[in-house]
Amino acid sequence: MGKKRIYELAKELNVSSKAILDKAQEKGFDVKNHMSSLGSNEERQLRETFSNKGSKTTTGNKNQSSQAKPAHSTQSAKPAQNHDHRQNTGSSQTAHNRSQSDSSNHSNGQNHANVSHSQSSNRNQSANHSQSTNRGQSNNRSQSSNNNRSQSNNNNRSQNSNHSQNNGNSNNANRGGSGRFGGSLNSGNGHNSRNNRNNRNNNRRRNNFAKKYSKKNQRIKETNHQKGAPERKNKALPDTLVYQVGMNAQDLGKILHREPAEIVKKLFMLGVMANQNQSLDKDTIEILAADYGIDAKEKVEVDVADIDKTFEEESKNTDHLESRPPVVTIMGHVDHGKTTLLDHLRHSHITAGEAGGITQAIGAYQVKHKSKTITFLDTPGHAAFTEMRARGADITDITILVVAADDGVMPQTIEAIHHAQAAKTPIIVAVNKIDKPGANPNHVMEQLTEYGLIPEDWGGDTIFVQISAKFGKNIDELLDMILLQSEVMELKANPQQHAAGSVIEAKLDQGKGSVATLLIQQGTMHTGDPIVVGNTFGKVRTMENENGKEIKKALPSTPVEITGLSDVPEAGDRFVVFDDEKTARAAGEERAKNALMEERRSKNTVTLDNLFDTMKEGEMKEVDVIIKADVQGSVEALANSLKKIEVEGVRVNIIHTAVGAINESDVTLAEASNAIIIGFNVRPTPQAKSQADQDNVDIRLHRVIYNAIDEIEHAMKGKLEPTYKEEVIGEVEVRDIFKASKVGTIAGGMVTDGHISRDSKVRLIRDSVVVYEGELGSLKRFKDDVNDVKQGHELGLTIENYNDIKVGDVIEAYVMKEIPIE
Ligand SMILES: Nc1nc2c(ncn2[C@@H]2O[C@H](COP(=O)(O)OP(=O)(O)OP(=O)(O)O)[C@@H](O)[C@H]2O)c(=O)[nH]1
Repeated sequence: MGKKRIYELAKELNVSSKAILDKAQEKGFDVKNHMSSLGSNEERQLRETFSNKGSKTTTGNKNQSSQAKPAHSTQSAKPAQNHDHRQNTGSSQTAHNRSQSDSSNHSNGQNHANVSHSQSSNRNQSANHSQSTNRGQSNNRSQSSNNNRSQSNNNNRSQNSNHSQNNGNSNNANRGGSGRFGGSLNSGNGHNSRNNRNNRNNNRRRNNFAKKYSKKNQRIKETNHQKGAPERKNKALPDTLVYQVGMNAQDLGKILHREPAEIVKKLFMLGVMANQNQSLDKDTIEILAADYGIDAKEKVEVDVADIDKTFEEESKNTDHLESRPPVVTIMGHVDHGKTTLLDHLRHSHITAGEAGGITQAIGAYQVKHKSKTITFLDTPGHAAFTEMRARGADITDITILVVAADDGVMPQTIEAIHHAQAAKTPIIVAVNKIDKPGANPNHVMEQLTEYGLIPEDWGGDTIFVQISAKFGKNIDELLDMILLQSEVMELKANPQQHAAGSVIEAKLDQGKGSVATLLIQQGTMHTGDPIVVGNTFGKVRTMENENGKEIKKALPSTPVEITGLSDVPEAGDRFVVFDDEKTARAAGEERAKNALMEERRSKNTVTLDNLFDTMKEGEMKEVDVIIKADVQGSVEALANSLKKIEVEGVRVNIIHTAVGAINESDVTLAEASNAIIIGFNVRPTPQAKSQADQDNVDIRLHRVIYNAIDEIEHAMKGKLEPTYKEEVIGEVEVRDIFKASKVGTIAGGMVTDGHISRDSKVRLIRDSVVVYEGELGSLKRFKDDVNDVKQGHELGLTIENYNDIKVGDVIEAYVMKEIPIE
């Protein structure tokens, strides 16, 4: 049987999920929302709690009142968790009652020493009090400590149905006797004899459990009594202290619903000197929990900063899946009509009732068609699409490829196809401008077959729709096809969980601060949600839909514009809603710090230099390659040869080929797909070059096809030799010679140009002729070894394995530098 979720239990017990959730959190269970699952023990505890609640009216158990509202004293009661606790509780109650009924009972003395609990008895037994206190505590030290112990249990986790009557009575007595709320002390007396019997049995068990802490407890309680500690309105303790190592008294106080000072005091009594802010170790926390009479459980630390993981987990959640609208991106060649199509859709199919209400464009919008919703990303072009992918956000479900019927397949059409195919999104072809005189839709269809886009009529599986974006022809048919495709894809999300998704765009607004357009991919987002977005964090202060209308919640596939973030995130960043603001802040700050320390992109870019290692790590089965060349013939020749290379089951996968210079789009695609770009007789544009440098994209330029193939093959076999270039860094003029028997010839001189470093290579030049090349043996300033000597400074040096240095020689220092991409 699977674990029960909160909402399921709620349904079963016929109470609200929130009530269960609150109770579970109060008990310290690790649950986040109604979807959280419960362990069997946790489930049982909750069942007991709620079935007790349910029986309130019939049993008349007075426990319930302590359950229903916060306890008024340290005796605050909470339903017991297990058998042992019940026993403890029962006994403690009985011990208590006994003190009321039996004036000669030594426990009176102990009651006297006890905290407010004992006041209930004391009032009733004022006559007994002095007698009983005289009955030496020393005789009954262990007895009294047991009772103390049990009282602490009693205080914290008392009644259950088994002894509910007793408890009800004794509690009543406790409360009544406290003097704060009045009430009769006698109300419980009728059950005392039964309590006494229980008590005797249970005392024995208690003995063992409590022995360890008894003396300390006794001391604490005595101290409290002496001071006449006022009763505090403490909330009930949780049944389990769920802690993390390193928590301090303040943290624990929050979980235990106790003042930090009380925790510090307790620790002190347990022999641990710590202030409220000092971190505590595992043992101390566990002892503390035991002293409170509750279990302790270490919380497994989750890396809150790893929002990608959280995002993945949220995405994988298969509960409560409901259909969600498809997210569509429009791509195509320049001027083929992408913007016209987007505009047409935006104006003709916006949500009913909101017509004319468009106040702003937020990078995405939704259209209604046949009472279904479709989300369009309002950023036409594959560059934006691939940039998002490069940042890890695969948010597009369907790509609309717009091809003008009068122009046919053009370079950016092909790029768009490759970008969409690399992202593995299905393509619907919109053959546009069919109204134009020169339109030839069939020709477009024919051309596209070359790229694997074959119409259904011709035996393929690509949907083609012939449209006129300008005149709105067949737009409804296109929307039909989008809905059909999305139905096939069974796009689903769980609206019942925390929201998670991606940033579409973000900016800094002078008035509003950071403004981000987010696409919700999972869950439902609410205003006020604590959120981490990329490396920023905050709380969703305001949320608007694409028409600038304030909304309070947003479902999956909805684009929203939010404010309230600490900084401006980047397009493609992921966001995740957290349980609480503190964790969101911690995660956001951690992420910002990590981002500073580590350049995200340099981590996993594949270059020919690291190709072999990456392959060895088993991360790759295919080496993605983009080929750009001067003529189509070279593109094909190179592509065919590369495809034939096969090394250890890894093969070359050509994701894009084209004629022309290597452009920014190529680099973006390479980065998003972890591909290597090969340029044959072409060069990168300056922008592409700087983007490639920035993104660590490997561009290899060749003039001979054989070299290109050779290089890739060598890289795949791990035999690629890096190429180095010599760089002269400085010159030294030799002005003196010293001979030392142990070290050989020492040259004294001056750096006349640049500098010389300890690890530089040297070349000895005499009368413009190189007489020796080698390594430095030592480099000194006066008597000290140094790493570097700059121009204008004197030095002493030796050359490794070479002594024939003469005054007037010039020593050239140089280093070998790896050649960067041209
Ligand atoms: N006749 C006709 N013209 C169209 C149609 N669709 C677009 N156009 C025209 O084609 C031109 C280019 O359209 P855009 O929508 O700007 O094309 P685009 O693909 O967004 O272009 P870029 O944003 O530059 O990439 C405009 O003058 C449009 O009016 C159509 O269906 N029929």
